[in-house]
Amino acid sequence: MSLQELIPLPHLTLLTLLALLSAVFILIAAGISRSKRGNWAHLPPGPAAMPLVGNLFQLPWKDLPRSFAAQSHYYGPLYYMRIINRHFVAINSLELAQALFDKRGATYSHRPRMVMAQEIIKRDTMLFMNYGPEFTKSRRLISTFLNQKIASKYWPAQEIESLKFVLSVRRTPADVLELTRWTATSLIIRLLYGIEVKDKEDPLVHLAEDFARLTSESTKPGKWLVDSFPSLRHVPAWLPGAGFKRWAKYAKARMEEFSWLPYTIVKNNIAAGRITACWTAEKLLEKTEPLTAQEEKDIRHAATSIYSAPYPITFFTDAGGSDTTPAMICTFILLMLRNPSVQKKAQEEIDRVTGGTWVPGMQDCEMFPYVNCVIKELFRFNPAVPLVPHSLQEDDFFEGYFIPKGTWVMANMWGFMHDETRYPDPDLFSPERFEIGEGKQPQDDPLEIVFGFGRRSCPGYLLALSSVYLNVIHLLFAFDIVPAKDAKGQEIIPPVEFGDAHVSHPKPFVCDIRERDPERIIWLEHALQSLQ
Ligand code: HEM
Repeated sequence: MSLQELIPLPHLTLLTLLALLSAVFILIAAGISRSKRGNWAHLPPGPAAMPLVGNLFQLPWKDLPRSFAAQSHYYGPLYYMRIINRHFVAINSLELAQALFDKRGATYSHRPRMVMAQEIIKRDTMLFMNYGPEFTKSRRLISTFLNQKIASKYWPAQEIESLKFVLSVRRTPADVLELTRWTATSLIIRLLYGIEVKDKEDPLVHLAEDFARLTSESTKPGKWLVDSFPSLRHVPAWLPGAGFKRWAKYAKARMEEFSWLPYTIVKNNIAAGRITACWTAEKLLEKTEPLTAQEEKDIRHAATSIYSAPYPITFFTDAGGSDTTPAMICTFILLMLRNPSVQKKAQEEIDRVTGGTWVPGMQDCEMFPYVNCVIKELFRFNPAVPLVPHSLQEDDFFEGYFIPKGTWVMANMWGFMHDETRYPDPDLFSPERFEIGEGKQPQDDPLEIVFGFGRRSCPGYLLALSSVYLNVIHLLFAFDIVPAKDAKGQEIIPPVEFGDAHVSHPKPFVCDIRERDPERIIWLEHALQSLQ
């Protein structure tokens, strides 16, 4: 077996091979002296590492969260691995994740270093930023868009997008999974830039998809040698073997386009006197005096951070175009298909309240306790972000364990949600576990956990929750989600299988989405007209 086969490094050329060999000597020397030295003897437990490559061949590249949870029975709740010269710690206990990420937030609120993405392409949106003054400034600006006080201001736009989504599903039910992404992008573009996206072929939707793909490529572990050997970033782009530099140039330009295009549309609209209500226009017009170049940059940058946030980083696989809210809706469709009794119970609740003659919106949310339990169970069963990576910029000691600076410290969110001491029978999809009533003790609310930790917790959680709620209630109001049939008329029941990307999507599956009653579609159309 060749080195290229052993280590997944597609750009292994003469230049990179030389860099690799010189690094080998340095690493072996450093490794030998380290392993004998103080702190390094106190790393958290983990499998024995091989010289140089560390645990590269023991890392289960598939289904990491489940595998980390299983390994924790053997190694304990903190589990250490080294891949070449990068350190990883998996946290498999919610209490420990809170102790590190919440209580020691000043230390553990950085993001892991990704040289290709952060330093060469200069992907500097909030999700990638280290904790510090720039991050705090950016987060403060973003909170003027995403905060509890103004969350309800977005409800009408969210209702419009959700109704448009459901009516599009009715026209092309086979496209339902793809339409979930279009509706999420469309909502965020409307709120940030006041632009109405007509359909999934809109150039802004394509740009968002491209952005997601390029982000995914640039953060793929093992793909870029420069991530393991950062000094390679100084190699000039014209050198043979420096193809990564040329790719980075292309990716950077395309990502800049993603940031500039919608922003420029808003600016041109303002200049032409066509002001549409949206966050970017509001910010640009907030002051009476002209904005400085830096202030304009901050606004554009914050908008890009939000616009791109639901398409975050793909840490562990090659799956591109991941996104959070659509991941939850696709999971919901899969689970309804597989759990007809839950679907029926939720529909009966909706029908009892509405009589099938009016379309529920955000204001009516509390009238549907069972639907709310379904949503909680959806987030528990398959949290959209199953591994949450933080990092630290100085060495730390925690409960006697040494955690070196730069370690990828990963909270196993999936593991917390499938911890049977917290959620008995965790692989069973059972919204009833959250029901409140006489003699019932609801289990811990997953919505207080799945959006992350402390200073880095998801600022978009309210927007995300209301979008999920609206899509779910509108789908259940309008349709029965049932198994598709094969050529022999047999029902196709898709397995519960998820991809390995940073955002966990179900693997593609087929289903049949049937209109419940033509009159309900008329109610949906009326509701949309009255909102527009
Ligand atoms: C189902 C939907 C969503 C889920 C489950 C989710 C979950 C998460 C998680 C787990 C994190 C990382 C937290 C941490 O590091 O501790 C995060 C970060 C983030 N999310 Fe979300 N998210 C969702 C939707 C959204 C939406 C709709 C937006 C914006 C419109 C958004 C904006 C952000 C931003 C800006 C960050 C980066 C925060 C930082 O690095 O400090 N998210 N999200």
